[in-house]
Amino acid sequence: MKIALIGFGNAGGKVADEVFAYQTEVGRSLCRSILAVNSARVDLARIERVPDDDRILIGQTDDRVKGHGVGSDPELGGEITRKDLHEIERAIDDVPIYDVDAFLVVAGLGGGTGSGGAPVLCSALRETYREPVYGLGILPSEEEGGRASFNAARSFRSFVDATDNLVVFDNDAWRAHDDSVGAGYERTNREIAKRVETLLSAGSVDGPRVSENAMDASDVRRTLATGGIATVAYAETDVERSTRDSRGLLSRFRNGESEGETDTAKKISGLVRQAVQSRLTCPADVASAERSLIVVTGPPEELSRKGLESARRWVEQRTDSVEVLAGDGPRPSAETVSAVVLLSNVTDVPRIERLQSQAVDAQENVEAQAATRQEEIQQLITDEGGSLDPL
Ligand SMILES: Nc1nc2c(ncn2[C@@H]2O[C@H](COP(=O)(O)OP(=O)(O)OP(=O)(O)O)[C@@H](O)[C@H]2O)c(=O)[nH]1
Repeated sequence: MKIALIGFGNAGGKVADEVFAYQTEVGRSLCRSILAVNSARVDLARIERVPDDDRILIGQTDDRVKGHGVGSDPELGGEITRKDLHEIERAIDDVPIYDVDAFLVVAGLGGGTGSGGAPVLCSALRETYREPVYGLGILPSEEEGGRASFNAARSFRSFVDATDNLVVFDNDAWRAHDDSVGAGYERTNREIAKRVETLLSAGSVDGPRVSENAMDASDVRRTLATGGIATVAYAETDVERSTRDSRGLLSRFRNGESEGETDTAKKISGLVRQAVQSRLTCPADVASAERSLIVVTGPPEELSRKGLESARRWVEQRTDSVEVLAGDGPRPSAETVSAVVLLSNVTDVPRIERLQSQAVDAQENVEAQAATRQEEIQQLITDEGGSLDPL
């Protein structure tokens, strides 16, 4: 599946950059174009791989912004995006849409530029293009405090409404206690990139062999056509080349099926189970997913139709989904076998409820503070007996 990738705001730009870097490493080009949109000049300059012409600075002419960001104000982020939409659209005009199956707009929801701007852009894209528009929304860690949660909870609603599906990544679930903020983001951005790239490899042909279990972009689109939000499961394992080579030579046939084939099938179905049972991009009850899609990539000899089918049946039971699609994407030169499971329209997501209640608390605090602030200022600037007159 080929996409037009747009990173909005600082987190969006960094994650888009990492997805681009990862696809270059694995030798694919599934992101047909990449754009970074931001209101802060320094953040745009820090991005490494997006070509200069594809970095768009919005809000430059606005006195409150002037290239310095919107200071975590999503209203302002939305406003300058609306005002400068024509500039973003002009850059998108250069995207080879005929060669793109969908748009993917990435943004961190705790700040102002991405949380306010990404939903505005997504609505505009949906009005103009027939291709589906997906979002990748990053939830702030609870440690970032009430303001970030408040922004995220509000943006989350608009982002879901403005997209065909919002894939959610929860920074809180991925925070490691010993990480510095920067190192933590580098690590999590890499994890996001692996998942996005493996998912996109559904329907892409890498090398001369077309898989007998090939999927195409319409399978991903169908899975995401539910609307709502999606979460992604992932696991990978190294290819043990020496084991594989010796297995190729020594495989004994039992009941017409080689031992090697049975091992490979077990390995694939085990890897898919491991993925679903490990950390999701956003923790959710997998049983609440409406549709699911499994993609396994790796060297062709490590892939197995039987393994995939058994994984598919297992996911079907586990999720209670009416539809579970499964396919693989052979990558002859890969050194790992990777399994990604997309769980679409999950509805039992306690993290979102927590985010919303933290946001409501934050809103109440702000209102309570605003109500007493004027009085407190008066108390501060007036002496206790009120005997001093101002100049
Ligand atoms: N996973 C991940 N999350 C990030 C990263 N950088 C920031 N975030 C998250 O994204 C949220 C929004 O931050 P930014 O992207 O810097 O904000 P912005 O959209 O540029 O908006 P302003 O800075 O207010 O103009 C933060 O609250 C963090 O939760 C990153 O590199 N990776």
